[in-house]
Amino acid sequence: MRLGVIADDFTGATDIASFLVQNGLTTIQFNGIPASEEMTKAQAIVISLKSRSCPADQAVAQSLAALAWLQKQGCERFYFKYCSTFDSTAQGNIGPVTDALLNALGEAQTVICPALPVNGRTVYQGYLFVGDQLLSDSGMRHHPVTPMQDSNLMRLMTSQATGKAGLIAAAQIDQGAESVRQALDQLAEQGINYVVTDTLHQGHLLTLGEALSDRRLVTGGSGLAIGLARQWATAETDAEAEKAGRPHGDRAVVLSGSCSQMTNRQVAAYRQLAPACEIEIEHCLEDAEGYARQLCDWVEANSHQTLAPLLYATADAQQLQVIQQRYGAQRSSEAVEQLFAAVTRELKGRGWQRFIVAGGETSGVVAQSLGVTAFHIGPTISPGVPWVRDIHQPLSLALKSGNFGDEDFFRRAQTEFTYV
Ligand SMILES: Nc1ncnc2c1ncn2[C@@H]1O[C@H](COP(=O)(O)OP(=O)(O)OP(=O)(O)O)[C@@H](O)[C@H]1O
Ligand SMILES: O=C(O)[C@@H](O)C(=O)CO
Repeated sequence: MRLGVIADDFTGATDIASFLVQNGLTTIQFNGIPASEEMTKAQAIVISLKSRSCPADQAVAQSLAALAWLQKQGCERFYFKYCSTFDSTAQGNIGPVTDALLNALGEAQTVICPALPVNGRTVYQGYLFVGDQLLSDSGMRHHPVTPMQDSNLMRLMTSQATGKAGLIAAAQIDQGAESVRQALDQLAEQGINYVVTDTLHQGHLLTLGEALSDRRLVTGGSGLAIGLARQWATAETDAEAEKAGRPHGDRAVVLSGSCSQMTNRQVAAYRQLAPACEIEIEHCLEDAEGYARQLCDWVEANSHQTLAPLLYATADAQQLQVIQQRYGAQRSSEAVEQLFAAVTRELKGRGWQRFIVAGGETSGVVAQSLGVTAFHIGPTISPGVPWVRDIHQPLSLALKSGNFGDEDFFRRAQTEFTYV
């Protein structure tokens, strides 16, 4: 059995890949749809797209192209991975992409399972929670691109897709996998296309994995991958899964371009332990290349300590507001991204091999600047954040979604692993 995953963003793809590996499947991740028919022996292939907030027709076209490529690789089961906070608008892209994938596979029904209890995302009576708050009461209410102002997954799904939505509630999942299968069949008889699955804890994900292991298409966050991977893993694959992705290389740097609350805490904690340098927006706007060289000189001069130096643009909400008012939101974020791109290229040229990065967009920029197109997934640093290792070059990366990881993440990424 080979699984093909279509993920709608970069760190989201790494997130699910990490759970697949941790639960025993050998996994490889491609950045975009590979141009060639590159064959791989991995049990799971994850393709990361940038389809979360582009126009819906583009997201559909990209996802169908990814599906076709995965089918050519012999994948028989498919997983559409979106965000555990269901990031989308009334136009999509979760609904239109789900419809297109169902249609292409000749299927009428799939599940909607964004839950990831280990990171506080649970679903009860079809309502999505972030920690102890409804999604629509959480910070996601004010997301700049995909503000989430409803928490009811059935309503969210039907507002952006063409079919009908229903629910399998927690009490039914408590009855076991056979009971879930029966509920799916009953809902199919009623013409329900999108089955929202309650999930309060990991036990529910394990039951769902058992009930859904023969489904051609599932959709969700990364949590369901735990249950599914455990169905397909063998003792042999479990022993092999993380090996190819183990971190290596001897020069490390931490690059933080996320302004999330968690990243702010991580930067504050790490600044107490290691050399740290704040990136100044004004200098990025004036001369990104020259400024990048200066920052790399600083990194080089501060690289002889146990912990790697940190370059950060991370700002709290108040600081960010001041910056955005002064320089414009788009202009300042583009300037920061260009700076990280220039720093990454320069450090790679100077022999840096290990990059620890915070922020989804920032991770995309760094991976692109390094020319990373495919990587093996290694051991997990925090739930959903693994070390990954480039297939073609001697580079290791830790790519962290803004809100993931604990306060001590940057230190642990370095001290808790052996570099081979
Ligand atoms: N000080 C700053 N001023 C203006 N823009 C900034 C600043 N620091 C970071 N940015 C920009 O903010 C954006 C942060 O996005 P990114 O996806 O990297 O982090 P995130 O949104 O926290 O992570 P995720 O998408 O994984 O939740 C980037 O475009 C980055 O360049
Ligand atoms: O599912 C999540 O929360 C993450 O993998 C993600 O997609 C963040 O952008």
